[in-house]
Amino acid sequence: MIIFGASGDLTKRKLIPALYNLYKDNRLPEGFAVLGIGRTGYRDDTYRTYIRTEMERFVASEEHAGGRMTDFCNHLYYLSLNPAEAADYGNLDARLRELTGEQEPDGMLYYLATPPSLYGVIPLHLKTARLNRPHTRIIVEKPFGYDLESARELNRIYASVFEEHQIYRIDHFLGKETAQNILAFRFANGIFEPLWNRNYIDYVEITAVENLGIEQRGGFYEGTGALRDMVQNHLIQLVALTAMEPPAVFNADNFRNEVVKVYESLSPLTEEDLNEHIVRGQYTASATKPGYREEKNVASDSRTETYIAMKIGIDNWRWSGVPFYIRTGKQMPTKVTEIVVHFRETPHQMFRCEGGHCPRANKLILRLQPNEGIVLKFGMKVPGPGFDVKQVMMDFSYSDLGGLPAGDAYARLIEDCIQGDQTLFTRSDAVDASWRFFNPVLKYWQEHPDAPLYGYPVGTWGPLESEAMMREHGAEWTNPCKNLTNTDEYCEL
Ligand SMILES: NC(=O)C1=CN([C@@H]2O[C@H](COP(=O)(O)OP(=O)(O)OC[C@H]3O[C@@H](n4cnc5c(N)ncnc54)[C@H](OP(=O)(O)O)[C@@H]3O)[C@@H](O)[C@H]2O)C=CC1
Ligand SMILES: O=C1O[C@H](COP(=O)(O)O)[C@@H](O)[C@H](O)[C@H]1O
Repeated sequence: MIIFGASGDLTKRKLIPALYNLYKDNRLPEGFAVLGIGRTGYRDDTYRTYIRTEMERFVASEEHAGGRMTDFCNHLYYLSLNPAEAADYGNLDARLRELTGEQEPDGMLYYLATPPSLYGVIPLHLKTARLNRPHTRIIVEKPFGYDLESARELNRIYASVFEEHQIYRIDHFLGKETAQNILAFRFANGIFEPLWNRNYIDYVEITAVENLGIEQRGGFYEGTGALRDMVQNHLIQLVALTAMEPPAVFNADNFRNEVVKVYESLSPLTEEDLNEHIVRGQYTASATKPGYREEKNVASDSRTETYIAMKIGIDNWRWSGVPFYIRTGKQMPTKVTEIVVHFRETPHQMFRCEGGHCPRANKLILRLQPNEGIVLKFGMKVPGPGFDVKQVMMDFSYSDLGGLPAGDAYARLIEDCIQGDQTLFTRSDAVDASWRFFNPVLKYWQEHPDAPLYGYPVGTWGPLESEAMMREHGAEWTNPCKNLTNTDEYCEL
């Protein structure tokens, strides 16, 4: 495995811990080698020291004590080169031959964890150096493209260097156990699917918010924003998992065909949608924390959105008329990713409700993180005289199954790639369809520099305008409590 960007943040925080988890579970091929690439002048030994030191922050301390970390690090190598320079790839070729002992090494897995500006350059240089061998695979990080045009250009470049079956466009949300479980929940149970349509579902909310800011990634985030960083990829994948039809046979082609069908059914955004059904925001300072514009490497007059809420529709038999409200934001009160399915109200309410508050609709909450689980809210009679009804919860928590397996989304996805399973990776037509849908938003913002960008103080749930957008449908956001340590404490502010 050759990691471009091996001195970077993603490599140390996600890729190496994922590889280590696979290694200690004996899930990596015997004799595997990881070759880090970067301009930073490490050698094999200094890179191993760097990784060992970094791992102390990301891997539990007992792992180090157990000694397997040292064994693992002995599989790491490093080659200092500039991935933007075609001339440097001769050194890569030589190093690969040395490490594999083969004249024409094949079966490599390239991982592109560099800034996105290099995603088009590296494959072309690999091709020139004839390192795009028939059994190589390439994982490329998100964002895949900056807009529709650049995504198409990238797709063209990749198709000129590799076959589609060699290309793995990663979206780590799909590697999350809980995201995959949406499919099991829907398609391995007989009782939910008959209700899973416009006849019974009123609206759907998808939330992926964080209580952190942009951390040290100001330079990257300034040119990106929440739409490109989270919505065009992660959130729309969650829409697809929630809305897709069941594939007849579960395999990579069938699954990805269904994803594309959802994207192609998204109602094209009208002028009215662009004006009224998209709310973008930017966090502003609180008493203790800086606002976005005060962050390092961010312009003091930046108009980059750190929050976005949108109403989207799906024009097909199952979902026509059911709004999907999606939102993501930095510096929110808590970190939570969840899907809330609101079922239609009972046609008539004959009972009194405890406290006068009468929720007549069932609500299903698929919590992807944290405290992963599923909650169904429904009305029950309050014990005692009369017929008062209150909402209670039936819940499943992954902790009841002994918790989630060690390792995270990246371990799952890297292992899938090693095994040649593309199911959880984004296909070229899905990238295209998703960008076709979102491109008008970018264009609209570009053409309307004064389109509203609402401030929201750090630690709040985003601009109030996003509440107003939902009120049109008689809907409201489900804002979970800050303390998400126990499903029993599930509550709404
Ligand atoms: N960090 C994260 O949490 C996530 C990141 N991603 C994606 O993964 C990719 C990598 O992210 P991250 O690790 O944060 O990125 P970094 O900014 O940390 O960059 C990774 C490495 O790329 C090299 N690099 C930077 N600029 C250049 C350049 N101009 N020319 C050549 N090499 C350069 C640097 O290594 P050197 O100086 O040694 O060459 C750097 O260490 C990004 O595309 C990001 O969108 C996706 C999901 C999450
Ligand atoms: O891809 C990204 O995702 C993270 C959020 O991922 P999670 O698995 O921690 O929920 C986000 O912070 C980052 O900005 C984005 O690039």
